Amino acid sequence: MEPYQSIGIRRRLRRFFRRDGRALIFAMDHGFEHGPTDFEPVWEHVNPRVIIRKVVRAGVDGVMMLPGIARIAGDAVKPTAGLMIKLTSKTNLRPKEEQLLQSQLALVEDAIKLGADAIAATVYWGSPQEDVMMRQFAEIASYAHDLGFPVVQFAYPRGPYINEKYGKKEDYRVVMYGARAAAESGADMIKTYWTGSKETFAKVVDAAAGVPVLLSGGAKAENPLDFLKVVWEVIEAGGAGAVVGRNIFQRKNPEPMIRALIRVIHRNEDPEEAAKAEGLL
Ligand SMILES: O=C(COP(=O)(O)O)[C@@H](O)[C@H](O)[C@H](O)COP(=O)(O)O
Repeated sequence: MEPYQSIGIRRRLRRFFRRDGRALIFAMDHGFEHGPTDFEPVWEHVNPRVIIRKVVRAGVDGVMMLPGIARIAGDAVKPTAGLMIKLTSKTNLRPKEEQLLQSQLALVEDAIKLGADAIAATVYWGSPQEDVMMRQFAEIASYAHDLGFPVVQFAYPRGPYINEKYGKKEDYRVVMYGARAAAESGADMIKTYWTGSKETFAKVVDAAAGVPVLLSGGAKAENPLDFLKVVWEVIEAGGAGAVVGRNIFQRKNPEPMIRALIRVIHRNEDPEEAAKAEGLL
């Protein structure tokens, strides 16, 4: 008979992934990680209840947030969407070279009390502080798994050594390495950078050895079609969807973008057709 924990992990993962094994997850940790200036393009979205209501109504599969936002607005995430609570973070206020560490803000128990369906943590692979984040992730994963909760790793290669050796953190060789390290450290879902092409992202997906890999959205694209094309390539490469923040909340009306993303991710629609159908072009 299957252990209780693995049944719990599988059931909770299904709150994010549809039958096609893909998901569109809304990201809402920017007020802390980047600062509230990220909301200036559409200031009303600095209120998590306002934007979360909109994205859930438009049909996202999940919402990711830090514990404090879950206290303020977690109840706006209706049961149609999974709630992912991220336990680690850093501010943008420290000097750049000291931003290579994420600290733990709350405990696995706190996320569970707040109603989390999945628990997330970041590891900056290649950072001089890699060891701290690896241990942090291992402790979170071990305890969460014990209680039947899936664990998501934001697997971001980052740091001076990465820059020196590979030129940029989006080089597919390091993104692939980070995804592999995430899979080998026990992640049930991986969020990582776009590598610039379908072919290289497919290698990242292969390296994750069956653990679903989702795109980390990135800065808002001026032309929505450009972003939809990236997401389409992620899906073509075998990616399991996207975790998107700015390309959604920096739009006054985020709903058409969400619906277009759902078309691309879940219906395999051509990005141009999807954008036209939602009035984005
Ligand atoms: O991972 C994050 C920060 O990454 P970063 O340090 O900006 O590379 C998050 O704040 C976001 O959840 C993630 O970037 C997804 O949001 P968008 O990039 O789509 O805005």
